[in-house]
Amino acid sequence: MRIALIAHDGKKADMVHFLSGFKDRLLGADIRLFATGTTGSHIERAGFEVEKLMSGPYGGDAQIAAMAAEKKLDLVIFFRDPLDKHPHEPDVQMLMRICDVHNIPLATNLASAKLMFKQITTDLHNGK
Ligand SMILES: O=C(CO)COP(=O)(O)O
Repeated sequence: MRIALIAHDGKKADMVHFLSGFKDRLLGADIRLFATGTTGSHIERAGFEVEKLMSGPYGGDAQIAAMAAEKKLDLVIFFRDPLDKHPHEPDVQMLMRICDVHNIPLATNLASAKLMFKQITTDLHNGK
């Protein structure tokens, strides 16, 4: 299971808190984590192994989108900050569009991400 993790600055703490809540289930599972650069640094500091791409505004969102288009991702969790402006908004929209085009599950808020992670970690532990 290959999971991409992205969080805007106002949501990075939420991302770390969210992942930490699943730490026990994630560490033993067959899961590879990918993240945009700064998000990935936060995730690493929380004790997870993660493959870091470029920072979002410098092309990281576009790299994640390319992975999604090439079917190299199974899930994207993107905690967007809807109350902030982003210079790379076109890349953000592109990533979400690509996920829809290729039917990649995409969670853009905490509640959705929790539902998906509960299902995925349960499935993995049941050998599905
Ligand atoms: O900008 C982002 C998502 O659009 C995230 O990028 P960083 O993880 O590098 O902050």
